[in-house]
Amino acid sequence: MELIRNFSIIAHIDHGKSTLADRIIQLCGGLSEREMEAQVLDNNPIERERGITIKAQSVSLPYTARDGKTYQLNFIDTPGHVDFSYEVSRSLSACEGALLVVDAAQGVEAQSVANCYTAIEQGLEVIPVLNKIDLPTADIEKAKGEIEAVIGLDASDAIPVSAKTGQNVIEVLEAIIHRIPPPRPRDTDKLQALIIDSWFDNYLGVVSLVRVMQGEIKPGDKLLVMSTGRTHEVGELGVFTPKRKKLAKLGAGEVGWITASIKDVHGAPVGDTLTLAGKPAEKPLPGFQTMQPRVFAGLFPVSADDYPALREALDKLRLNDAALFFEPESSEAMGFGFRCGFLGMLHMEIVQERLEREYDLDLITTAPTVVYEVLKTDGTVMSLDNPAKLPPVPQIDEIREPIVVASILTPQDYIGNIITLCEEKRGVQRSIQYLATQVQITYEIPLAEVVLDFFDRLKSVSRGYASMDYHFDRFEAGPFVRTDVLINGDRVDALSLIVHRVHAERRGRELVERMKDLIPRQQFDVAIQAAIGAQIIARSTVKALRKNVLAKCYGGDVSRKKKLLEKQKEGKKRMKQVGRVEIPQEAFLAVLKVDK
Ligand SMILES: Nc1nc2c(ncn2[C@@H]2O[C@H](COP(=O)(O)OP(=O)(O)OP(=O)(O)O)[C@@H](O)[C@H]2O)c(=O)[nH]1
Repeated sequence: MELIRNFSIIAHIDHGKSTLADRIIQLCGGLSEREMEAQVLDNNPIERERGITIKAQSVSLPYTARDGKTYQLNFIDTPGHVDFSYEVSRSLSACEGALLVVDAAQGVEAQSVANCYTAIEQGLEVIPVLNKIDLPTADIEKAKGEIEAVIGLDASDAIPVSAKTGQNVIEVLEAIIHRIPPPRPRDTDKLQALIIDSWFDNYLGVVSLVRVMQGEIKPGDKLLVMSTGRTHEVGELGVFTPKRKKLAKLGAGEVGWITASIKDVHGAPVGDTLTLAGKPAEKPLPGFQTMQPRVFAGLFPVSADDYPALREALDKLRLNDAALFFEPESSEAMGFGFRCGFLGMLHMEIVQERLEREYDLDLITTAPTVVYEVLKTDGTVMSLDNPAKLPPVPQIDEIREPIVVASILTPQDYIGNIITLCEEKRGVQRSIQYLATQVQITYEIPLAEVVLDFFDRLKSVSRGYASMDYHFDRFEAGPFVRTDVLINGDRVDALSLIVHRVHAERRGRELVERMKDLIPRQQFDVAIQAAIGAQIIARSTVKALRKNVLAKCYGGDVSRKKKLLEKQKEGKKRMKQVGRVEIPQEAFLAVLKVDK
């Protein structure tokens, strides 16, 4: 154990985590120059995704240090996006240390601050690394000042590097072995292994990435999954180098993969503890918080025939994605589909893209909504993930929405703009702190406002300089109503949304106006209305027009005609027939694009 070092890299997106990791792998001889290039130059998206999958797990590298000893460095990757911050804490709990990578030209960003606190709370040694010092705009002293002022971490011995040129990266390796402690033995002699991640592999079945805390695992061992009480026999095990390498055992302090003929990822729950069935540990390791889907949306196949295929695809995706939730949903307007729960908007986009690309499904996604709590007059509390399911008004005592605490880091110039934005989003200010060259603004904001277009707006009002991180805080009651959309007099349940009373009319008007531009003209007038209960709050009309795409072609060019027709067919794919009207995907998401 003395020669093992387990570490993670904490970095904001684009600060150079992957580049630094690649350099470290290269320096330790994990991949040859040619293989590195193959990885970097590979432009096939699926292959690239595989590359990412490898990186998303762990790499075990031998490093012969200046002291002449060969150390085993285990690098456990963490995703950088705010949607996946729970994954960061689970990767960190398998490590004794972390590198905090800060782009020396950009400075500290909010996401890294939150993750860095998680690391410090978990007792990790954090080594600050200032990257991109080859850039003329890099300012090492300023970046150091920010790390100290914003995070409160001593940055005097931060390591300046260029992951791109490789300059000084060897110093990072030396710091890892000298500053990060080796794994500590635990006060038990029984096996305790933490499941960091589990995924489904087409050849191996369920593979789990584990950190052995105490004891050792060998093929053939009977393992007990402590939360489920089930036992499984270990098939194979080993480490990633980053190629998958089989080994005869995984010992205390090590991080590696195991297979144990487990049917799906729920059989090897992330955060669970594995022990030996014949000689079990007294108690499990502290696990992780379970993930709660925060954003829900309906997914409907464009063609009803695709419903079974969609179910199958979701089942398969869930094998690898324990955070994905779904249950059948039927909508008057949309037919049969699924109500799906996601960690956030990025997670939702990834799932939708995979369903369309890997499973060749044409889908309509309805507007995402957060989960509300509804206190009913009979005293029960229901959790509402679908506005269409809101009980009738007389049965409702109060509707509560989720509130998050958002922490924003920005250069001083943009404070005014950001405060205006937060106030507009119904935010309540908690604090403003001036830290070196940046300002930390903390607001309580309804999650519903954050998932709309908050990130994009924040970036645009700060010219890309502000960054933010948020976490769930509480549910809070407010004057909410359901706005319905009627197309030619019929309510389209999939378009209903819960809105704050004060914003309801403006949102309704904007929505109706936007939908007017998105719904193609048909052979008859289409009336679009927004209503609260029986009261119509806005209305617009898509005028009838007979659309004839060929009219533009003046007869002559046959191939051009064919192209146009094909294009029109393509465009049709993502339309859903609702009553007599065809509604395109964009119209279902129009609610996301409201200006204010
Ligand atoms: N000039 C310079 N550019 C760098 C350096 N390190 C990384 N980059 C560039 O910065 C960009 C982001 O680097 P990545 O390694 O992909 O960053 P990341 O943090 O892994 O980003 P995500 O994978 O999106 O989280 C890339 O265009 C890199 O080429 C460096 O030391 N100097």
